[in-house]
Amino acid sequence: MQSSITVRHAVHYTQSETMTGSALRENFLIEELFSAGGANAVYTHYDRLLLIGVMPDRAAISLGEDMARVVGGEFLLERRELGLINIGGPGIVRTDDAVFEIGFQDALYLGMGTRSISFESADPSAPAKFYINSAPAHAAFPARQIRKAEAIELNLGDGQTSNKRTLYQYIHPDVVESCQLLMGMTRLEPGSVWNTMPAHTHDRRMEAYLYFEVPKDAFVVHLMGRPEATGHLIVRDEQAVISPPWSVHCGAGTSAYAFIWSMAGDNKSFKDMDFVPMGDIR
Ligand SMILES: O=C(O)C(=O)C[C@H](O)C(=O)CO
Ligand SMILES: [Zn+2]
Repeated sequence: MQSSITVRHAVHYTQSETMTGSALRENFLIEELFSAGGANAVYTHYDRLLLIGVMPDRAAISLGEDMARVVGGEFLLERRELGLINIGGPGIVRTDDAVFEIGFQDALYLGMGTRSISFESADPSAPAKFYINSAPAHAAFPARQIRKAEAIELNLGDGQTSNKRTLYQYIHPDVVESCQLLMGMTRLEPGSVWNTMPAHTHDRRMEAYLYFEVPKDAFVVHLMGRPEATGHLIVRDEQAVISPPWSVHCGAGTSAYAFIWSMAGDNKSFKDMDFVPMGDIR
């Protein structure tokens, strides 16, 4: 099984504003989360969010001792909670006392105290791709599967401004109880390419984006940085971006695409955003 665990340190914006493009990529872009039969994890010091891509083939994959070691616990969710969305074929998640069948674009929330977690693909020729986020927790909330139809659906943007999109809130206070994790998905309409416009920051929470369904040879130009000093990352299919609390997080693709956003930090108020006047973006 090919697996990796890497650590990303927090960066002050004064440092990020002196970085070359490749240094920005090293610090804020995750190029490979999904590898066949493996689990790849990135532990970021921004709100200690853990991003993991699990893609089982024939054998089940467990999040075992190596993950527990990274968080300094006896097991991964000893003092953490976890959310996931499957962006691949049908998959199965087994926990201490339950089995969840997770279809394409379905989500699962697992609470603090869940000891054993393993992942399988229902059909190894169409492997599941579990995109997982885990954050520190202070209370144990029950596990809950959230199918796409159960997520809150918001229709945003306009074709005239090339940002018509549908946003789905899966792990959100009106859907499922969590300690600090928020998680959802945004899908651009064909012909629309801009996400998250007007841009915003939220100094109270960090955010991560996993871009997917980016066609081969297409890419997303993801804008990051303070609004008055943005830089960019060229992002390909199934790559993730770590967005610090001080950073805008928005982008334009060379075609339509989808992405999973997740947040951890001081509040769970999705609407807590500091919008940036368009004229202030530099
Ligand atoms: O399309 C959007 O707008 C988003 O997906 C916004 C993100 O969810 C976000 O940045 C929430 O803070
Ligand atoms: Zn945001």
